[in-house]
Amino acid sequence: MTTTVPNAAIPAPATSYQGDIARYWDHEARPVNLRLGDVDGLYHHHYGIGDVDHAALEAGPESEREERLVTELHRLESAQTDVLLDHLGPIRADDTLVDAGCGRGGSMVMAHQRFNCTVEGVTLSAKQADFGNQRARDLGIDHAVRSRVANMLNMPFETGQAAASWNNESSMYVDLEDLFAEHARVLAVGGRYVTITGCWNPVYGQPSKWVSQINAHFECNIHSRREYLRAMADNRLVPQTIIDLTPTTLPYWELRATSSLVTGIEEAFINSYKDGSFQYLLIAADRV
Ligand SMILES: C[S@@+](CC[C@H](N)C(=O)[O-])C[C@H]1O[C@@H](n2cnc3c(N)ncnc32)[C@H](O)[C@@H]1O
Ligand SMILES: CC(C)=CCC/C(C)=C/COP(=O)(O)OP(=O)(O)O
Ligand SMILES: [Mg+2]
Repeated sequence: MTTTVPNAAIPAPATSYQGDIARYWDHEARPVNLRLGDVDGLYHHHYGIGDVDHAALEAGPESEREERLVTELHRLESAQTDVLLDHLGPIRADDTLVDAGCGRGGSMVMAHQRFNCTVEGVTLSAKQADFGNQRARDLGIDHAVRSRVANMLNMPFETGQAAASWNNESSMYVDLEDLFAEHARVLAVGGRYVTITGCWNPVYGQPSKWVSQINAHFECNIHSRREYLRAMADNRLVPQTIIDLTPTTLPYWELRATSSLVTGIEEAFINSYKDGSFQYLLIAADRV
């Protein structure tokens, strides 16, 4: 006889919206994410940066071009994580890092491989947390890399526990004042916070129709650049570096738009990046 033990450790979502987002990610299985992750076992739910290696793409038989394209898109995704990790500052092996909205855990694995430290992640999705923990077990790093089902606005970490923390394309699901108050709580004074995010550009005026389309597609709420800076200033997070990654993410989108893995959202990203209404930003801030 098979018995099913309910997982009593999974907390109820704090709001109905969070319940919807948990269900969204529990059911997500887009080939554009799983096939890219299968390349080397690093599963990301974020986009890519850097120049496309056209020589690598065109080298070899036409019948294998799609495979090379998948490898190339995935290389650009991991390059994005590398740039985020570059901005965490000096991290020691006895430090703890926090990944807020960790997805399937690709960034956490890369952080551990680079710094040999502890990496704790939270996601609303039990499927994602299970997936990330299974990957950590497969790699023999589950003593140091752990995903939990938890709300990034109320993280299961001690005050001042983290040497650094980040949001990699996950801050558009929460109120920024609440989010940065929570990062400021879990970060040690002198710790580093980094986000890579898509934000609407106040210079454009208001969210464009493309930004509204991206919000509807992912059930998220993209904030403006101004909101990020204001909410950081309100919560003891002082920007040290701001990089506009928009020009370096466009090659990823233009390559993806030519692939068989398109999801239909490519046009909205390309058009909004090109008309200036939307920006892909990295912000690194010191916790003071
Ligand atoms: C687009 S994915 C990004 C995943 C990951 N950061 C990456 O780069 O692969 C967004 C993630 O944010 C998480 N998320 C959204 N709202 C959250 C919340 N309130 N608390 C914790 N995680 C949340 C989702 O569960 C999902 O894992
Ligand atoms: C930059 C912005 C606005 C991001 C919104 C958050 C989001 C859904 C990121 C990518 O996830 P994914 O990798 O699951 O998406 P896709 O399936 O399109 O690759
Ligand atoms: Mg993706």
